[in-house]
Amino acid sequence: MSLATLKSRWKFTQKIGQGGFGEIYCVYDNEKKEKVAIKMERIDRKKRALALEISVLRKIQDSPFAAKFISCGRNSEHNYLVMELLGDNLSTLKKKQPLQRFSLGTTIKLGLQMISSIEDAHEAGYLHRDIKPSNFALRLDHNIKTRNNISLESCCIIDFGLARKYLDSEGKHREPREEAGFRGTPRYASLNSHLGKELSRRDDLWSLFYVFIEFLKGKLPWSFVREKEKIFELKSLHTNVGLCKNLPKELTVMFNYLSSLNYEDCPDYKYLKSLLIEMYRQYGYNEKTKYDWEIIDESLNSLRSSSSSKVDSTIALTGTTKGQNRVVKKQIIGNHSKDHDREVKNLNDLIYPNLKKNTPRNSNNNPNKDNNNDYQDFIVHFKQNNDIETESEINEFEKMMKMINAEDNTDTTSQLYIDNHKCLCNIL
Ligand SMILES: Nc1ncnc2c1ncn2[C@@H]1O[C@H](COP(=O)(O)OP(=O)(O)OP(=O)(O)O)[C@@H](O)[C@H]1O
Repeated sequence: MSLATLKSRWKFTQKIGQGGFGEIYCVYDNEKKEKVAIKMERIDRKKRALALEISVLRKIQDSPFAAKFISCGRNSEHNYLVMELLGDNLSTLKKKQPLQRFSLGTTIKLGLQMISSIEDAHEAGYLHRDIKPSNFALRLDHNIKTRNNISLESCCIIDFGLARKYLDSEGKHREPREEAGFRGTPRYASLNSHLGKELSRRDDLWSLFYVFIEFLKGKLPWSFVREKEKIFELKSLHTNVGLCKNLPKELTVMFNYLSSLNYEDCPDYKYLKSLLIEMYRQYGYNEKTKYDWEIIDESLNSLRSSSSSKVDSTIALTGTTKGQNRVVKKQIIGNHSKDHDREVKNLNDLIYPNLKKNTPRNSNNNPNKDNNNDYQDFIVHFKQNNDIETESEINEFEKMMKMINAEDNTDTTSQLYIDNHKCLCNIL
């Protein structure tokens, strides 16, 4: 099919996403006179997922967390879904942050919406089964409303290609299959999924819990591991103590609550949100708290207007892609000015005001010392060296993970971070 226009209504402008199930394009809608998104799936694909995705998306149109459904259809080569055009997904956004993580305030603001969006999908009778940062995207147009005239929220849940109905025709919970097989994305999948068990509502929330930890810490302890089996090993070893170390206690409570849920249990979404709200309150955030990227945009605008000589550091702070990150690193090293240091520090203070300061760890420090800055150190160092992406660098990490496993350093996330940090230093 020519990707020029579809049904003489949608004019293709650019490709904006590529997933395992299809390609997403930004198109101009001649009828609505605005840009929209089209997800295309080749009809000769063995595994078709778009029909299911369309069906779920239509069922959750009353949710303020769903992308607006516009149209769907089929031509000689593709099935397609036309929907509201959204902005960056949360994985992309996270990578754009100076420390490649979100502040507690932003994590909570997003978290509340993410829990509600999952709740809405569950209420419609579906499990998402692939909860991960790239399956949430920010809304660009804040003026649209649902059919019930409810204002739409800023964070949308997307990609129902792996969804599954968990209720039968009588509205009763379906019985688990003996062997359901792995579903989802290894980094965020629940232990049940690794074990091939039938997933239920609790498993979407387990994935969301891992997302929260990743948002706050920047990485999960298994972020550098690719093999599903090794990820499973590491995930099984990390108890609440290890994963939630140095994070607000509500996350440990959340871990314990999720652990207590049985297969058919309806999660208490309200309770989960109340834990986030409690953190919000305790750490001094309020409705006026801005998202990290809003703070960055404001700061960058004022930097831009204050001096054109600071453009280099502006690029350094926004570092969007891996390629650009290399450039950024060069700029930081090659152009290491006091001004730049001050700008980075000011920006970090603005975005992460309630977390401990990033004091770089002295290499002579005793790694066993219980230091609240352990994970911060790792993130800072990872950030400074964030072009770890070659085969050999990743292999180094995997070797290190093996070593840690062999030593039975089970439950100590911060130890992992220290060792990650040491490993990083060795690599560089
Ligand atoms: N409506 C939309 N507007 C803007 N971007 C979108 C939209 N839908 C999806 N995208 C972008 O395209 C990416 C891939 O989309 P999606 O997850 O639906 O595809 P997929 O083939 O199911 O992907 P995966 O294999 O990663 O699960 C998303 O992460 C998002 O960045």
